[in-house]
Amino acid sequence: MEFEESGIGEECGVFGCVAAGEWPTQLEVAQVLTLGLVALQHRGQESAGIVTSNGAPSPTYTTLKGMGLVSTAFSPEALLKLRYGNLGICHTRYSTTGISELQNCQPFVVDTLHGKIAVAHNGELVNAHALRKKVMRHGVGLSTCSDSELITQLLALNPPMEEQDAPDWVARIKNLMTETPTSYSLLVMFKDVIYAVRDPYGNRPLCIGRLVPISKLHSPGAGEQDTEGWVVSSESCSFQSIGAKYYREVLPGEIVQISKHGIKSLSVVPRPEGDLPAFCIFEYVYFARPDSIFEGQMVYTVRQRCGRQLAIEAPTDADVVSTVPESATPAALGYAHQSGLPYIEVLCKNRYVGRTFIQPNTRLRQLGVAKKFGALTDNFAGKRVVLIDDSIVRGNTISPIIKLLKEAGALEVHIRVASPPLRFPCYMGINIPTKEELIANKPEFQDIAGYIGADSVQYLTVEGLVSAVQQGIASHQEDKMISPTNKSSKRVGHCTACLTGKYPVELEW
Ligand SMILES: O=P(O)(O)OC[C@H]1O[C@H](OP(=O)(O)OP(=O)(O)O)[C@H](O)[C@@H]1O
Ligand SMILES: NC(=O)CC[C@H](N)C(=O)O
Ligand code: SF4
Ligand SMILES: [Mg+2]
Repeated sequence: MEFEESGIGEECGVFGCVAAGEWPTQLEVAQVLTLGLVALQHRGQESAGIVTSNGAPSPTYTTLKGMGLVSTAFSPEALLKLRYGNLGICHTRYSTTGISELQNCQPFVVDTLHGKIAVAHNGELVNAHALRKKVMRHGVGLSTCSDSELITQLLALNPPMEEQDAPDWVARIKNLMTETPTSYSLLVMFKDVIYAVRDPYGNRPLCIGRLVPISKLHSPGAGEQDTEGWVVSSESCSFQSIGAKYYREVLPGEIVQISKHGIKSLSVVPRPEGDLPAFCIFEYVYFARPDSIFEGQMVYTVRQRCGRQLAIEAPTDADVVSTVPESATPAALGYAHQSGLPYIEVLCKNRYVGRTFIQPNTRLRQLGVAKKFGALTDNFAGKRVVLIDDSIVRGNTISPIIKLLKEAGALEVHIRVASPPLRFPCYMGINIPTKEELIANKPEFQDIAGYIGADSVQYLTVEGLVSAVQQGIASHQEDKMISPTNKSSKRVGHCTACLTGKYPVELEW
């Protein structure tokens, strides 16, 4: 069986909810969790899991896990089992460590000396291999190959400092952070609270929202007393679908406690002296939903800015600008706006053809991209087209599209890419094809235009991308939090390792 592959793998989505006030409340936590997770579906489609707790001193945890999309992983009958939950966490997975099967599904739940914990993880531990051995040397048995199970077991271990009668979760989480620098955004549920944690580099996103009555959702007057619950999510796009107001981001290195009483920042673990944050720049380029907010700016706006920057760096003598739907559209609009050329659509995408479409025979294989895209011929026949894509990975998408457009009457097709060439693997939660598979590492890249059949090809520079991302970071949240008096300290930084080969931490291999 053959698979058609395009792009780079997604990641995972984590989501949590705690009902505010005295329990039980009117809030249907299980419904909020399910809808929140559906809104993060673009981050992983392999499997999904939900764990709820009634939050009692000896709590009952209810766990549901299944393969596939959220809509197929849980039946309505199964979801009913979650109805007594006052808080819960959930996860949608794109595997990076440990294969895609039920036993690697998250959240992981283990019993500890003090009771059960449930853990949901987005990211990939850069030192998973060594850490695995270390944990096993402590006599801990691991039942899967997942690095998220490893995190769960590390949290279950007693921290080096003595605990009194109750577990010291801040000490345990800090202990985890000293064992592994990145990459993780975590939700840890214990009894009646959720700990929201971001690694000190802030490599993966995590933000907090506040559930308010729908009637007050858009009114500025919804005060703390109106809070129906707290939610925490990989991306804020999920807040819109559950009626939550964006509250704030979890900062790099921060441990936030979320309970029925509200939000409490317990600690911010610093990075080694001189190290900048390393939020994944590809969240902006491609992964995240465009309506999500990172670092105080909407992803859509950043993509538009990348398109504008691209038009400055790589102008084109052409008639129209267009997009490779869907994720490149804001960049194409930005390019059109900056260049003054009209924006038109040249392709119609069938959104129901999965990215792993099975190609059972030669005829279908020869059809290639036509299974996924149809040409809107009337819009561009006889014209010179600038076509914007957000990224070229293997080149599987772009070359057949160029052929399609030319066969349908485009006079010229110029490719402009709203990110720099991808050359290096990612060890922080993203499945990037091997170096050899990346088109930018192939000998043919010397004449990429000829190779993919374009009239010209130009990419955004690394500097251009970084500046398009960073110029919109209005208030440097971490500065305010850590050093309110020293706002000039440079605390903005992004991981660009797949473009530059400069990883945020030293890798062990
Ligand atoms: O060079 P390739 O290996 O073909 O990968 C690059 C393409 O993959 C991604 O799109 P995707 O097909 O995931 O769809 P989307 O733009 O609708 O998200 C990306 O936006 C590029 O278009
Ligand atoms: N993409 C991710 O964030 C994956 C999380 C974890 N490494 C897993 O494979 O389950
Ligand atoms: S290497 Fe690339 S994909 Fe991986 S975290 Fe860094 S920017 Fe993101
Ligand atoms: Mg695309």
